[in-house]
Amino acid sequence: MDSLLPRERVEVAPGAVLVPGWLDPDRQHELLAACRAWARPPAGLRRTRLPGGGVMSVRTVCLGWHWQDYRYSRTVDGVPVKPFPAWLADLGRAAVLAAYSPGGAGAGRTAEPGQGANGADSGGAAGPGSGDGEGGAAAGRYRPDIALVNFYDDNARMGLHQDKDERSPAPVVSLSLGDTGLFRFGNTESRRRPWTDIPLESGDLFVFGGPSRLAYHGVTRVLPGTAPVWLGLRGRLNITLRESGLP
Ligand SMILES: O=C(O)CCC(=O)C(=O)O
Ligand SMILES: [Fe+2]
Repeated sequence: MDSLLPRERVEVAPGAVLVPGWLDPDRQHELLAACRAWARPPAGLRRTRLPGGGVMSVRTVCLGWHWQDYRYSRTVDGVPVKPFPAWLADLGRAAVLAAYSPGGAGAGRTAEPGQGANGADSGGAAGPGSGDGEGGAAAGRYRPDIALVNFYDDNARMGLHQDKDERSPAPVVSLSLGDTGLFRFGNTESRRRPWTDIPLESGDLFVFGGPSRLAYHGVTRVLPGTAPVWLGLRGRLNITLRESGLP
């Protein structure tokens, strides 16, 4: 959505960074087309069943590993999970670079050659106040192998939760398309305050890693009809990229 006010990169908590409008319109169209293909069966878009017996209002398709019952598997209902494409990992690296090394690569440009070669450094996630060099190194090392593609209709929402079923401490990259989602980013201790409410608009990038990697977060509601008209999407799509750390 176009705004009269400039929307700027902001670190909402240590290691949690919003980069508004990171995906240009061409990239948004490409991602939307990819999501539409991924949504098709087999192993397509579905409502995730929760162990308590409920189903999520959000519909999801997973790439690389399927998430269900708080664990990851390679099949869904006996069918292989769709592969995680190399270009999406490149986009994930560029995203981490943009979040942690402002002035770095824009969307669609992959990390510069040699970006990953900085790295005999320790730890899997960039931390707060990490300098550009460190952020760049974290980006170069980032090897996402899971994508959860979530589709929200007008009434869908997602309760506060932690993304904690991955074994890798690497950041989560979140890309939003279509209608604005009201994203609630909390703390690592509990579902209670403090939290920050962040409208995630079409094209926005949000990365959470380092000390914010296990922060509770969710989507309190979607604002129907706020998607850019040129995108041709009704509803909201969110793609999160994660590193499984699984063999
Ligand atoms: O839709 C969003 O912005 C968040 C999605 C999310 O938290 C998840 O898939 O774990
Ligand atoms: Fe999440």
